[in-house]
Amino acid sequence: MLKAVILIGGPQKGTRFRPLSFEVPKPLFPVAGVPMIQHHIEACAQVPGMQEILLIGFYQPDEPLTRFLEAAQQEFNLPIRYLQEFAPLGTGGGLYHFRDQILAGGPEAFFVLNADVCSDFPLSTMLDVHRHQPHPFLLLGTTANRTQSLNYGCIVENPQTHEVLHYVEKPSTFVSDIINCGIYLFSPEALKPLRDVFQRNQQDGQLEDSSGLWPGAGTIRLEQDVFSALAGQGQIYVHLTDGIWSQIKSAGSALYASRLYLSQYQLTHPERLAKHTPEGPRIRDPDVKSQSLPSLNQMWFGVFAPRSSLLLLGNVYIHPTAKVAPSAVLGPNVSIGEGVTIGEGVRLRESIVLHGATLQEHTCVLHSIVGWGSTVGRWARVEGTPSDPNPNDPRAHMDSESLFKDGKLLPAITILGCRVRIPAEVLILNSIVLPHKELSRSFTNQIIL
Ligand SMILES: Nc1nc2c(ncn2[C@@H]2O[C@H](COP(=O)(O)OP(=O)(O)O[C@H]3O[C@H](CO)[C@@H](O)[C@H](O)[C@@H]3O)[C@@H](O)[C@H]2O)c(=O)[nH]1
Repeated sequence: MLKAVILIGGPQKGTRFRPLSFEVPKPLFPVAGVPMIQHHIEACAQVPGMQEILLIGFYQPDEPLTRFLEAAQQEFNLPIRYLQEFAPLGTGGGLYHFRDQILAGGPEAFFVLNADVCSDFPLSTMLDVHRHQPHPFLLLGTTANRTQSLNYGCIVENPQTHEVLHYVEKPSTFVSDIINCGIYLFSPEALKPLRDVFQRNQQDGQLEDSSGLWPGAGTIRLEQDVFSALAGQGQIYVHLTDGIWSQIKSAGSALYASRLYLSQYQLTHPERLAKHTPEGPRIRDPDVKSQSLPSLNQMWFGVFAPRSSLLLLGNVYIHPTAKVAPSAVLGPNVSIGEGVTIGEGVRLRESIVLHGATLQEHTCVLHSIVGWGSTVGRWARVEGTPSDPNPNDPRAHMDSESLFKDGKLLPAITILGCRVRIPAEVLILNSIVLPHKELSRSFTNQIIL
């Protein structure tokens, strides 16, 4: 019997996700038409023997989260529960705090997944690896280029045995091109080292409490306190994947992740992809060359799907309740949410349009996210600049995307927060518009507060 834990964090994290995280908790932000963590849950539910999925975080359980959990339990016919930390306990503290719940029923092993990653989640393969040679910790790893590897946990492995010999979290100089994907398979023994860290922290915490410097004795950093400390002791192993993988830290990376998942739907959920019909709307075939998919993904599709199948469908998700005019042209990489209205002659590509938004006739929306209930007036153009990984580097990932460089706002995707109103015939370029703004003119390269 198996279980899975999804680390969903809490409200003060995810600041690079603003203004989108104002409306729903980041783990529920729709990526390729479904909440971000639904992709995790779907992958877990497919592993034979999965008994329970636990979400651990420090969000107050609000209505969207409760509704999501109820719907997911029904859809996947599995217990899916939210366990709330009393304070942010770090990536390992919640696992230790809720150890009794995790180990209840005696699981053979449990998966631990960071919520803010997009992946094809090769969980069954990880399970095979674990069953073949059980160890307390199995990490999923992928490769990154030298510069970008510094933004992740870096792993030095023994290439023959795949034992993790050395682990450094976000090093300041190059350590290894193998990075931690934030996807793990732990055996129940993995909780013992967490207990040791907890007890050590308790003692140190008692010493330091009086100075007020101690962040919280229950906090455990899985990466530094456990992986770095135990590397080279025969307890941690890595399984390398060349499947799709990306972090979802910012709105730009959510759009990129949406593209990866929409492409993956051709194999996993073809029914979720809109098909071009004579009655319209016109679903634009993705032009593989100009789409600049990173070669990692091209490799992946090369292995699993004939390239021709990429050309048949336009990688567009349309919620069944959305109203799309027949003359609209959509795709590639477009997700249209619940109750959205798309007018005649609209052109939409590389964009996410959220719940209840309206794009009036002949608007053009490119590389943008249109927030819940926003309206874009007719003939307006909303456009952003993609910050996709370098397509010529097979090991490239999204950059960590700070908004500013040398005091200047960097060109990035355009984001309209919720209930923004864009008038007719204006241009909104490379801008972030905060919720509830009613604009009256064009804007370029601005954050509109
Ligand atoms: N429950 C809970 N979850 C947390 C907490 N802090 C973070 N998380 C969750 O843990 C995951 C990791 O978050 P970060 O702490 O922001 O780490 P990171 O910068 O994303 O780096 C981690 O992930 C990378 C892969 O995406 C790894 O490369 C890296 O080594 C590390 O594990 C996210 O899903 C986040 O929501 C906490 O206090 N409590």
